[in-house]
Amino acid sequence: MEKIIVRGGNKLHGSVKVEGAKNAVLPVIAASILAERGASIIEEVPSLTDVYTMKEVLANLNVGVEYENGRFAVRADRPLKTEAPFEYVRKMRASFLVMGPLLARVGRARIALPGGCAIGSRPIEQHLKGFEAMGATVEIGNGFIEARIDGKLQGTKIYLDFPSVGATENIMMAAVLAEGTTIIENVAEEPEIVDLANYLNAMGAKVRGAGTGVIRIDGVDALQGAVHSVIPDRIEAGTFMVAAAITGGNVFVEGAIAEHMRPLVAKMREMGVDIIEEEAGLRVIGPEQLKAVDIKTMPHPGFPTDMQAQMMALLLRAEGTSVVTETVFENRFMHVEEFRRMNGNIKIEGRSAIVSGPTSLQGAEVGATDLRAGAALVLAGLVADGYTRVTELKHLDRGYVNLTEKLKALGADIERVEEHQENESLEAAELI
Ligand SMILES: CC(=O)N[C@H]1[C@@H](OP(=O)(O)OP(=O)(O)OC[C@H]2O[C@@H](n3ccc(=O)[nH]c3=O)[C@H](O)[C@@H]2O)O[C@H](CO)[C@@H](O)[C@@H]1O
Ligand SMILES: C=C(OP(=O)(O)O)C(=O)O
Repeated sequence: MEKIIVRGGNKLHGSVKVEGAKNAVLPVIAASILAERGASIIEEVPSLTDVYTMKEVLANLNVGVEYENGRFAVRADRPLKTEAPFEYVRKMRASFLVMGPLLARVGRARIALPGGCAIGSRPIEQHLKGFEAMGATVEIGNGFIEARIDGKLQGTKIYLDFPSVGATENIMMAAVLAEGTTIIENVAEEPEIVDLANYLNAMGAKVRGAGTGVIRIDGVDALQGAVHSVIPDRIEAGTFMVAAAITGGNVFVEGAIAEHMRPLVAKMREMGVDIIEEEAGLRVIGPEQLKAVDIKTMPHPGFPTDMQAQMMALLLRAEGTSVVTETVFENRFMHVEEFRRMNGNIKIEGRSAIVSGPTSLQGAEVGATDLRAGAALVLAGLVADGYTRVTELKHLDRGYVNLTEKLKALGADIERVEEHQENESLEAAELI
């Protein structure tokens, strides 16, 4: 088993480059199934385990996929298979995003039920409601969801009960080949939705309104492969911004797009962090003393739930009491228990966590209960007294490329080691 070992105390300095966005690339890869001729070339693809899982999902559907040097080539012109088994969906819920494209292309999809995960139950009834409104029949049984349509999906009006990112994407991908016009209301407005719409339009689709609350899609007969470069990862960028701020460092986050990160930038500025918007990215300079602020996660353009845990690490170091309210996921406070192991003073009241700071964080052995919790614990470790050991790194590898190496290049005292190497490295540091 691998661990990240970090010794707190170093201020971070220098420049770090942001990867392509995980949450943009996964739907874009799924959408490439829609092209009945021509290859799609997707660029800026981050080397994440989620990307490799998506590659396997497509290969299993008889789609030709090659991935080399950040470039993903997809050909979906062979007869497609229609089943995505549990072994993929279990590893990554975004596998379910192939349902919309398969329904649109071949009128059938059988995908294992995603089930819950550490951050909540995560149902998918809004996706299914959209497919049914377009004429598909949906059956659930034996751990699978099967959707079918005889002939083409029919354009219609769909109102989402909640602006679900995945449902917006899945329904959009189904609607691009539907007969007539589909209007989806109360949709997610995240930058990743806009990126997907741009890719679909490059393939020949007619999608308008992405980035607003209503998306209108005029169905077309067929799509072809296209070249697309994925947007930078605003959550990875945000994680490095917190790393700079928490250590009182000065870091240039190359590729960060301020427009995608308004709520985070605003909240960090309220905390006293200096953020300078430059053409190629954001420079983040941490203050001597951080100020407490309240955070409430919301769909975009609200504060992103995927930055909640990392922000909590920063709030632990702020002067005063902060209230963090999680409204998107029902159970996204698993990191609180781990922060407490590091001496964090946090109380949970319903959907809110009350953080009292500033805390003198102490190094401890902690588990990355989910992807962003893992990142948050590493961030806390950067300023904790002594050594923090973060385990269960498989979650972290779903969403961060070379996190340890990138932090080390910025001056952090951090290593990723196999369990058996740990004693050797501690011996080398003359700790035992
Ligand atoms: C691969 C990807 O892009 N993942 C992101 C995506 O996840 P994902 O697309 O799964 O998130 P959603 O926006 O769909 O989910 C948000 C909330 O809506 C609920 N819900 C969703 C669909 C549905 O049919 N019924 C329902 O109740 C979910 O349980 C959750 O509580 O958006 C989340 C919210 O910004 C991010 O945290 C994830 O990083
Ligand atoms: C929750 C996340 O991702 P996923 O939806 O892929 O689990 C995340 O990126 O923080």
